[in-house]
Amino acid sequence: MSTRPDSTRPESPEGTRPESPEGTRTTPVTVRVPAKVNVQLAVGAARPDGFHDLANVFLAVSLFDEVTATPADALTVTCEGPDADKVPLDRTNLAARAAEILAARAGLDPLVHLHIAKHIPVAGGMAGGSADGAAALLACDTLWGLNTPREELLDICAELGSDVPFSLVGGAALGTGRGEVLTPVTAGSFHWVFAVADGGLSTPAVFREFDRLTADAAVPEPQASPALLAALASGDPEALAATLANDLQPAALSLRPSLRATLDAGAAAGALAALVSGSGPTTAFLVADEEAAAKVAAALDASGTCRATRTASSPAPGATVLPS
Ligand SMILES: C[C@@](CO)(OP(=O)(O)O)[C@H](O)COP(=O)(O)OP(=O)(O)OC[C@H]1O[C@@H](n2ccc(N)nc2=O)[C@H](O)[C@@H]1O
Ligand SMILES: Nc1ncnc2c1ncn2[C@@H]1O[C@H](COP(=O)(O)OP(=O)(O)O)[C@@H](O)[C@H]1O
Repeated sequence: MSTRPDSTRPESPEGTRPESPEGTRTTPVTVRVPAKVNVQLAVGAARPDGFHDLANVFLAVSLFDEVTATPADALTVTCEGPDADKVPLDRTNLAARAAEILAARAGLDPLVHLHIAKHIPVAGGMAGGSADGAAALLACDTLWGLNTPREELLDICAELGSDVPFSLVGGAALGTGRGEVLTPVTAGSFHWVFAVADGGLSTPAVFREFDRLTADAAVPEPQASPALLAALASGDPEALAATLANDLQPAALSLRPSLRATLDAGAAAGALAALVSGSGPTTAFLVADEEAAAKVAAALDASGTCRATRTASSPAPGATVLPS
C-alpha cells in the first residue's frame, strides 16, 4: 500500500472560517462507487466548445473505489492501491474538486480529509477519477449533513466532468449531450473480464485522434442503437456481443497498437466480444458466465498482452454510502 498525503487547503484568512453546519457528523463517511464500461459509444463531430456530442450507453460494473471523508483541519487527499502513485493528490484530484465545489455552494470551508481506496485502473477508460469525484461529493454531503437535492448533486457532477453524473447514478443509462444528460435504460445481468494495460491513455488525446482519423469523413449525429438497447434489456450476452460498438476504438488502437493483441487474445480464449473500454487503454471482454470469465481472465494473464485482469458483473449500483 502506498499512501501519499498532500494539503490542498484553499487560501482563507484566519478567523473567517464559517462554523460547521448543525448536521455535521464527527465520524467518517465511506462511499463505494463503481467503474463503467461503454457498451455503445457513438461520437459526433467536435463541437465549438471542443467537446463531442455522444450517444453513450454506460453500464456500471462491479469494480469499485471507496472514498472516505473524515473531518479535518484542511482539505487533504490520500490514496492507497496498486496505482496510487499515478493519482494526483492536489486540487486537480476530482475528489478534492468535488469537496471544494460543494463547500463553496454551502458557504463552508472544505475541512475534510478524503482517503481513496483505489481499485479502478487509472487513466484506463473506466471513469475512475469520475467515480471518486461522485463518491467524494456524496460523502461530503453526508458528512456535512447538507442533504443537497439529487438534481443539484447531478449539476455539480456535470461541472466536474462528462462521466461524473453516471458515476453517481450507476446501473445502466444513455448519456447524451457530452455524456452528462442521463436517461436510465434497462439492463439484464452480464459478466465481464477487463484487461488492464501498462500505462494510461489521455481522454482528450483519444478524442483528438478521433478527429484526425475522421477529418475527411462526414461524421453522423450520434444515435443510440435500438438493437443494442434491446439486447441490453434482454440479458442475452450473445445478442449484446453482436451489438457492442465503440467509435473511439480506432483512435485508441491508433495511439496504442499493442491493444490489438490483447483484444485478439481474449477473443481466442472464448470471449463473446472484445472491445476497448471508452477511451482505453483498458480492454473489456463480454463472456457468457462466471466460469467463462475465469477462463478468459486466465488466458489473458498467460498471454503476456496485459498487466492484470479483473472479472466483474453488471449492472452495479451507483455511489452508495456504506453503513458506518
Ligand atoms: C470517453 C469517456 C466515455 O465515457 O470516458 P473515458 O473512457 O475517458 O473514461 C467520456 O466521454 C470522457 O468523459 P470525462 O473523462 O468525464 O471527460 P471530461 O473531463 O468531461 O472531458 C475531458 C476532455 O475529453 C474530451 N471530451 C470529453 C467528453 C466529450 N463528450 N467530448 C470530448 O471531446 C474533451 O477534450 C475534454 O476536454
Ligand atoms: N481520483 C482520481 N483518480 C484517478 N485519476 C484522477 C483522479 N482525479 C483526477 N485524476 C486525473 O484524471 C486522469 C484520468 O484518470 P481516470 O479518470 O482514471 O481515467 P479515464 O478518464 O480514462 O476513465 C488521470 O490521469 C489523473 O491525472
